[in-house]
Order: sequence, then structure tokens, then C-alpha cells
Amino acid sequence: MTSTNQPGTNAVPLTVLTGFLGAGKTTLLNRILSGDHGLRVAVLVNDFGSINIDAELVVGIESDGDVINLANGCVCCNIREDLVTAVTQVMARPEQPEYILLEASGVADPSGIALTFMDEDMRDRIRLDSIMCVVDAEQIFAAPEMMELKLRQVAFADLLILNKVDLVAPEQIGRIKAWLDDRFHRYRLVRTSLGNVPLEILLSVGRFDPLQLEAISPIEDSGHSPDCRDHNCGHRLHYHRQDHAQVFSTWSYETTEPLSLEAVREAAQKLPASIYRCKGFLHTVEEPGRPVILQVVGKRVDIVVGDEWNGREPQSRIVAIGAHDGTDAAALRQLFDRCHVEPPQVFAPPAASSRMFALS
Ligand SMILES: Nc1nc2c(ncn2[C@@H]2O[C@H](COP(=O)(O)OP(=O)(O)OP(=O)(O)O)[C@@H](O)[C@H]2O)c(=O)[nH]1
Repeated sequence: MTSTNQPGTNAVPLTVLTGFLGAGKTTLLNRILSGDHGLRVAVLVNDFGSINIDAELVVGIESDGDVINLANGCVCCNIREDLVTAVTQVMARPEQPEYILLEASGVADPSGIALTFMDEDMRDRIRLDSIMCVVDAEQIFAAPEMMELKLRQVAFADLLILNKVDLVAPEQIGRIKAWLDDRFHRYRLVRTSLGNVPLEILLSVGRFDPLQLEAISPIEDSGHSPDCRDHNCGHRLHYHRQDHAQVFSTWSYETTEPLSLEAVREAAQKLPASIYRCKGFLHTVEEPGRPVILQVVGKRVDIVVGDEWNGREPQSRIVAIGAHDGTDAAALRQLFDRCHVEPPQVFAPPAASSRMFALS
């Protein structure tokens, strides 16, 4: 067993993709997986909602079993144990991965994830290579109440990927740079669209420095907790952090009845500002043979027709993530229920009545 901060010699490198809801983490993940990396990669995808949409959007992986789904919570806090279990299982496979990519949920605080991999038994098996934060150039200043979390995600990353620059004017890039300069002495940043970043600066870069953990706000992680009762505790720092299930709320919707694509588009545009993210697969009347992918980030609604249902029963599955009191389940259900297509009206000929057909 290794007793220092150094990972075990056979430790598998792991990269964490973090960034606020909808910033473009899955897009970047897919870009990496489709690249010429030549590695046997295992992917862990964490969606905060109860339905893991992202795991199904992952492409370029050899077998389905290489994408591990961590849904219904956040791996930095309330489903942290699920992350440990998933990594343990992946590492126990006869064909061990050569690399692990972890897409954190959009509400995750990456320092909590880093702490997980600093645990003594993890350090022997996993070498945290890098924590990258995808920043949404268009929406970075949206949802100001979430700025503290967005800042924590940025602060803890060793590379910032300023994504969606195609959607903004140069002045916005200038504003973002000024905003970062005001808050950080030093940061590495690449600008891109659709996660188009060279693999060489993404994988096996060895940028993560465990000393970053020392800088975690003392309010939340105050050294080894005096009230720790675990005598076998291997945590160098104890983890007393907000449970994101208390800060965010999530809502989901499933139906096999076909929806009207145009009605869904209108419904998505009407979502309240308290909903930061909405996404899903749609079974629509317009495209009955193919799933339609719904993506809502802030006020931007994107609808794309997917490939095929892959033998699955066509079904709509929609997830919304919002502020703590931001997802009104009844109102959301009503909004999407209205997208159901009315069964075609059957105009049966009126029964022959003596009045209508009276023959003189
Ligand atoms: N125009 C544009 N759209 C982008 C870009 N990157 C991602 N998108 C779109 O933004 C939406 C969200 O992208 P995702 O990659 O799913 O974002 P995410 O960070 O994985 O989202 P969560 O996992 O829900 O937090 C999708 O509709 C993407 O196609 C970009 O650079 N430009």
C-alpha cells in the first residue's frame, strides 16, 4: 500500500469532467471518445436526475458495459459511495481499463470528487490525472444565485474549457476573461466550440496536484474532523459538504404516448427560470421511428432527431433540474401532458334520422 500522496505504480489514470449544468461535458466526453486515443476507456457518467440521459448519449465506446451509469444524485456528495463502488467494480474486471473518464453531474463540486480519489485505498488504484471544467461561454453569467458553485468548479480545475464560443460575440469572451482575471491569479484556459480540443491537452497530462486540496475552503473542509469516530479512517481531510439533493431539485416524466414535437418545443420555451436544465428523449408523432433529443440549457432549446430506438419501446423520458423549490411537479406534468397528441377525431356519419332523410 502507498502511504504518501503518490499513487500506486499500477494506478489507472482518471480524468474528471466538471462544469455547470449544460455547459457541454457530454459533448466534450464524446469528442474525447471519438478521438484517436488508442486506449481501453471506461466511462462513468453521473446525472443528477433520476433518469441518466447522458449515459445514453455517450458514443465511441466499444461495449455498453464500458459506460457506467451513476444517476439520481451527485457523486461529490449524496451518491459518493456509488462512485467508489463503480470504480472498484471497473477495476476488478478481467480486462482492466487503461483510462477512466468521469463526467460529474453539473451540480458537483469537484473538490469532493478529488477527495474520494485521495483516500488511501483509492490512491493505490487510481491516479487522478486532471480535473477539467467546461465553462458555458453563453450562460456563465446566467443564474447568478449559482455563481458560488460555478466558481468552485472553476477554482478547482486545472484546465478551463471555455465552450460554446460559437454562440457569443467577442465582447462576451472579453467579459468572461475579465471576470476570471478578477478572481484568479493563474488559470489555464482554452476556447472552443463543441468541445473541440486536442486530445494531447486532455488525457495523460498529469496536471492534478493534490496540494490543490489544501486550498479547499476551511468552512467546509476543516482538516481532520475532531468528531470523526472512524478509527480506521484514511481520509487526510474530512468531508463535510453540502448535500446537493438539498440544494437542487429534480423532476422526471415518462410516457409511451407520442408527443407533438412542436408542442414540446413550445413547452420547453415556457419553462420557468428556476429550471436550469431540462433534457430527454422524445417519442413524437412527427418522428415515430426515431428518438428525438431534447436539450434545454437556460433559455436555449435544442431539438435534434436521433438515430434509432435500438429495439427499445419508443418512450419519452424527460428530466428537469432546478433550484431547490424550482421544479413544481404538478405544473411541469401539466405542461408536458399538454403535448400529448389528441387521438384523431373520428367524424362518424350521423345516424340516419327520420328528419334528415325524410322522403317526401
Ligand atoms: N452551439 C453550441 N452548442 C453546444 C456546444 N457544446 C454543447 N452544446 C450543446 O449544449 C447542450 C448541452 O450539452 P451537453 O454536452 O449535454 O452538456 P452537459 O454539460 O453534459 O449537460 P449536463 O450533463 O446536463 O450538465 C446540447 O444541446 C449540446 O449540443 C457548443 O460549443 N456550441
